[in-house]
Amino acid sequence: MAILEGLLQGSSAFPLLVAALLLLLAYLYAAGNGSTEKGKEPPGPKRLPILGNLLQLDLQKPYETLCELSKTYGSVFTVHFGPQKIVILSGYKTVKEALVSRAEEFGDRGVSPIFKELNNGHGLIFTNGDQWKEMRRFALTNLRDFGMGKKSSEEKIIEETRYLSDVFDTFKGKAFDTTQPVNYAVSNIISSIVYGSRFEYSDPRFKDMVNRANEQIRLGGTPAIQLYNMFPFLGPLLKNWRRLKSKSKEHIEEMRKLIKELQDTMNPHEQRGFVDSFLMRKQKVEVSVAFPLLVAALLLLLAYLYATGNGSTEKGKEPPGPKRLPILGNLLQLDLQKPYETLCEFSKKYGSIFTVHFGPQKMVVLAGYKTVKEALVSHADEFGDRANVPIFMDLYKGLGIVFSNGDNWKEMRRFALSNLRDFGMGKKGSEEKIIEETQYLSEVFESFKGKAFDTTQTVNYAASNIISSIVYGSRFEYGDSRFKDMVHRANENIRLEGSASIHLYNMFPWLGPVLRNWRKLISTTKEHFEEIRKLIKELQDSVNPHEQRGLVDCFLMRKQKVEESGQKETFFHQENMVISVAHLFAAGTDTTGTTVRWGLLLMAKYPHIQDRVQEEIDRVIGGRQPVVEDRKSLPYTDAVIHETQRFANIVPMSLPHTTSCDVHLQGYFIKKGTTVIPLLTSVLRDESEWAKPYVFHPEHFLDDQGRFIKRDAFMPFSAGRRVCLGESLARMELFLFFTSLLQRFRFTASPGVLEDELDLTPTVGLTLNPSPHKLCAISRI
Ligand code: HEM
Repeated sequence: MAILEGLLQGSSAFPLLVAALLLLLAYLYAAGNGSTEKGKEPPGPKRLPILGNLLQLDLQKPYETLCELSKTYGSVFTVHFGPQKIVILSGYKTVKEALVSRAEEFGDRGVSPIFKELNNGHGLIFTNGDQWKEMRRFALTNLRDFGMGKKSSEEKIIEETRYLSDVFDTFKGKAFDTTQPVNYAVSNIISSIVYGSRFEYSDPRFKDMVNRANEQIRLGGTPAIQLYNMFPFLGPLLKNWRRLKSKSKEHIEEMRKLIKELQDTMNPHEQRGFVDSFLMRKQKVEVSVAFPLLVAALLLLLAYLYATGNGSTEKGKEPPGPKRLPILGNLLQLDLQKPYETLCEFSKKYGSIFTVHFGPQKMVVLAGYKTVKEALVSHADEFGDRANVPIFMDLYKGLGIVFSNGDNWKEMRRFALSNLRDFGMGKKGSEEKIIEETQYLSEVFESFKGKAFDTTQTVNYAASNIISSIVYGSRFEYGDSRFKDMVHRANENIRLEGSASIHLYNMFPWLGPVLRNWRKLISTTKEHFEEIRKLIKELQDSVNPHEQRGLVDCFLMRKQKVEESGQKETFFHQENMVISVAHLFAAGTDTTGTTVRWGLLLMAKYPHIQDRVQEEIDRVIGGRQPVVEDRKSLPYTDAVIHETQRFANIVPMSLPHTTSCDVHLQGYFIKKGTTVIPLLTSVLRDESEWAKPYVFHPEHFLDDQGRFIKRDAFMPFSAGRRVCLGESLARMELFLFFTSLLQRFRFTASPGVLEDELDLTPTVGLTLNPSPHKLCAISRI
């Protein structure tokens, strides 16, 4: 322990207290027998609780102790550096077997606390995953381009040996310390690859840099820093830790200056070294605010020379559309709060296929039942791809289900569909789940005892629990704060994704960093993915190969199978799982919850319709639990649910599609890769299809005899290749939630609010939600 005392300088009572507490806890700590369900763990010396094998290790030369230990415990053994378990590989055969034959499994970097702290997840040596891959690949190609393995580095080294020899010569055979000149020579080789030139040995800045780099390496291996890696809370008490941090800060500062100098003298036609090519690459991907503003100014200038174009190409006439401004397109004519309304207006003037420019981005809008159906159904393949929308590319990187294309989309959609079927959709299983959930939901409604309350959260929780139990294998309690956060985040993201500023971002992505909603969306999505990763990890830790609880279990098993088979190219990887789960969770929560809430609001607004629904439910079902089978005996209720979906129009512009090839539609030419908006609002309110398109009128779905009739123009789930994947689940949920709630409760406006005053104006996001309101749920039983 003497070494400990030496290391803890300026110790105060606090760490001693912590240490005492930890030692106390130690008695409650069982060392474990080194066996897990999955097999025997490598043997190793007996350890103390918390301290592990610390007292057996010579922290000045830990490698020596480890060599000694390998004589007793073999070539694979376990050592505890403090509380941290480390497996040691020793001897040629074992090291080779692990690092070469099982390169994948042993290929990740174990990043110790000090390196985590100093590198912040950046760089090459102390990173993993895509960050590491990209940086390593980039460094390797640059090392090759700027010398490694080529004549030029041979030349550089030969040149450097001359400088080095000159220094050696100056000592005229007298004894001298070789450290500095040799270090300077070696450093100059990598410097000329990285920075593009060597330094003079006498250059004080260079000398400082080399000395600092060496000093950091020395400090990184000292006992104090090893101790810090075991017990990071000791950091501030360790002199070497403080020193290492300040050296590293100085070093990074110096490098920044050097890079800045290179940046200031950069010539795009001649890359001097690694830094130059990094800067060029960075410049390419980074859309700084100043640069695009400059470009925008330039473009505005050019705009005066710009002819609007007559909408004709060699291949045919393009769909007509309103005159546009250069760059801004039709931005000034669009109501970004409700773009679907403007588009419906345009369709009256320009017909059912027209062109609109969202900023510089050309989009073709399909309006009205006939046209949308013709495109999405009769030309399903041509109109079946998802558009590359900047915000969705940022967030989902072409992975998952909703915003992916090609084989990734096909595999993920197929997998999700078969799992939704296996775990419930369209089957008895989900009917039971939904019925169970209506009971929880009713209990919450009951608890308000007829007083007015906001239905948003509970209804969303109920809807979310259905998709959660299919995806994760179990529902959550409504009071579970983690679940509440997840639902809130998913809904908030959907709201933000449809906000005016995100529409603006999609037109001018360089605006991103100055848009609050964009920053917010990026950060909530990151948190959301983090939480999903944790949930998946928990499921992974408790997975039972003989019982698959939900879609995540199946994905994990599939992923494992692929990994075991050694197959490299696969869609069944972690990120695809996380993003697919996020998509199902969001798509399955907001949409159904919102529609149920529209239904309840409409019932409160139109009590005479509610009367008829309740009369039918009472007459046909009475007091027993409604089941899916009852739908055909409840034509009026069914019509009200359908009319709710039509009237609420919750996904007004569907999700954007793109043409997968050049297409001719109704005499117009649409180029491959054009973004296409199937304007579902115009289908659900198509004046040639609906008797009273703008009125809540359940009779739209009833014949003269009061029987339910299907309507072709009922397209709230869209149509064709991209039709909503959860349609049958959603329809089952809507029916069971709606009938169960209407059976048990009478819905009315808050006391003092007249039915007429209940506002049906939606709040707009990617989906249309009822404006904030409260309802009373008065028990009927
Ligand atoms: C009332 C409820 C719902 C409505 C109105 C609705 C509507 C839609 C619409 C309009 C689309 C876009 C289709 C297109 O691109 O043309 C869509 C896609 C999608 N929906 Fe739904 N949805 C609902 C419920 C659900 C549920 C419960 C799930 C969960 C399983 C779900 C999962 C999805 C997925 C994964 C997609 C993307 C499909 C793809 O790109 O291939 N939806 N939905």
